[in-house]
Amino acid sequence: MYYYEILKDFNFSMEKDIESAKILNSMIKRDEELLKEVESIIKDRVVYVYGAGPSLLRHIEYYKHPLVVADGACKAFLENDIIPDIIVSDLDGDLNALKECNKKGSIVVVHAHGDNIERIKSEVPKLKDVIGTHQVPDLKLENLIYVGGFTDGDRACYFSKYFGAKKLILGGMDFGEFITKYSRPNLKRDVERGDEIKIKKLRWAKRLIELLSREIEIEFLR
Ligand SMILES: Nc1ncnc2c1ncn2[C@@H]1O[C@H](COP(=O)(O)OP(=O)(O)OP(=O)(O)O)[C@@H](O)[C@H]1O
Ligand SMILES: Nc1nc2c(c(=O)[nH]1)N=C(CO)CN2
Ligand SMILES: [Mg+2]
Repeated sequence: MYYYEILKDFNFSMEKDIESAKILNSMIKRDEELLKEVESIIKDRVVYVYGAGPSLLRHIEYYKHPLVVADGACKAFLENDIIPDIIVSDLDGDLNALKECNKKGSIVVVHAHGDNIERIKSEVPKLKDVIGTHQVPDLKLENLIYVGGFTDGDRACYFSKYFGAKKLILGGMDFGEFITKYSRPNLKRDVERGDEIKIKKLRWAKRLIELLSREIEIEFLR
């Protein structure tokens, strides 16, 4: 299972991932109606999933609903007056954009991991329509779901597959070595080379989407 490989590769702590998941689990209630709504948005549909790579702005014009967006990529949509149906986030992107989209109707899928515990504690109470995810495969918690995946972008794809998408069309999913201010709000330029950890995360994202493409048709916008 790739999770254990990721733990080793990044030296993450499974104990911290579990601690974070338990904290999020204690802060939200499993919302059956919201889960049904997500299913009705995604099931048997061609789902557009966007990441925050350099091609994001070029790809925005091709978007259709249902629209699932990774974290800070929601800011680019908001700037174009487009409200994503669903935002998949570990709460490390532009929180103002995420909160505004949430107020205007985006469902937020908040991911618990060992390095976002403080963000979960401070930001989840400010959100409505939250679905919680965690990343420890064998962990069962009543208020969270496990969909697989790792980074916000590939997890958005796994989330869509989990809820029965027929096909995925991906925008802003460049992977590679370059990142944008939608991914890192404090960049000086619009696009810069990511640090080694970010580049390694993007390699995992690419690998996990390749793995998922064995189970569901995935097309990349060009
Ligand atoms: N070149 C790219 N730069 C940034 N994000 C990309 C790129 N290509 C694909 N993506 C996807 O867009 C998502 C944007 O989300 P975000 O920048 O918040 O990352 P993240 O998963 O939270 O990782 P990190 O912990 O490094 O912030 C990434 O998770 C990634 O899967
Ligand atoms: N423990 C831990 N887990 C993660 C991390 C991270 O930095 N630490 N980053 C992720 C990217 O969205 C996903 N999962
Ligand atoms: Mg993020």
